[in-house]
Amino acid sequence: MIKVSHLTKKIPGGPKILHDISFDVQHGEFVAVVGASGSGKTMLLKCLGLKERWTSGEYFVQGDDVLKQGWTGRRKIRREFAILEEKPALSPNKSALKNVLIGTQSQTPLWRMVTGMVRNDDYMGAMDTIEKVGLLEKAHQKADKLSGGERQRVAISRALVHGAKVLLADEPVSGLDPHAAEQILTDLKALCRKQRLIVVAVLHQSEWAERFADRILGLNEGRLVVDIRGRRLTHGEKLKLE
Ligand SMILES: Nc1ncnc2c1ncn2[C@@H]1O[C@H](COP(=O)(O)OP(=O)(O)OP(=O)(O)O)[C@@H](O)[C@H]1O
Repeated sequence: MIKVSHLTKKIPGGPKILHDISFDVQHGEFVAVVGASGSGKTMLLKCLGLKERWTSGEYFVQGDDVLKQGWTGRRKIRREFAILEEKPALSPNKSALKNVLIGTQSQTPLWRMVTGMVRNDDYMGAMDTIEKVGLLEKAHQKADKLSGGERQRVAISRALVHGAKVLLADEPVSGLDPHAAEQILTDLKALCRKQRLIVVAVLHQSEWAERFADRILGLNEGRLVVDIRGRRLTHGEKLKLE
């Protein structure tokens, strides 16, 4: 479980970007973060992934007070959280499978990234995960020949193979055609259900959030103005997000 209490983020010598945000997320939940451009969605994700320093607030992950724990807390987040970007960085000349196995820089020791050496167990684990996201047929295709949706699925497999329990996804479906977007969101939702994963996804289109999320967090100028179970937003809730 993740518990965020009174998160405030101020840029030193600059503006306050997040104001006193509190919420919690249970395992198995798909949480959508929505709001207008500049409302603080990406900053919230970065603070959850400890990519940005918290100005104040408390942050508990499975009961651990990760901000107070310093280095140990950061290591926990690095191990158990993965960030999915809008356009995942993959090695273009390596296959989908190899990209999954090798992982990102933060997931894999340097020697392994350079040599590309993998164990048989790792190989089978990666194939199982690739199958779960429906990419088995493309496992040996080079990353630069994959579509946007397939690249996103490689990134999801890569996060899972390397032990992620929480996926922080920044607009994982923007730029994809509606069919590919729907498939990615369906996959993410299924992973929440079956593997008790937590997904926190910034979604530009609130219709996706309404269809797929178990929970919708809405931001406006850095403030949490909507926190509801997943359902259609009311007219009043939509106005709060403008
Ligand atoms: N390092 C920074 N220094 C100063 N201002 C920043 C910094 N990072 C973000 N901001 C500002 O904080 C606000 C929130 O930014 P953020 O990227 O989180 O918005 P967003 O909701 O993700 O927007 P979009 O939907 O356009 O991606 C914006 O006004 C942005 O300009």
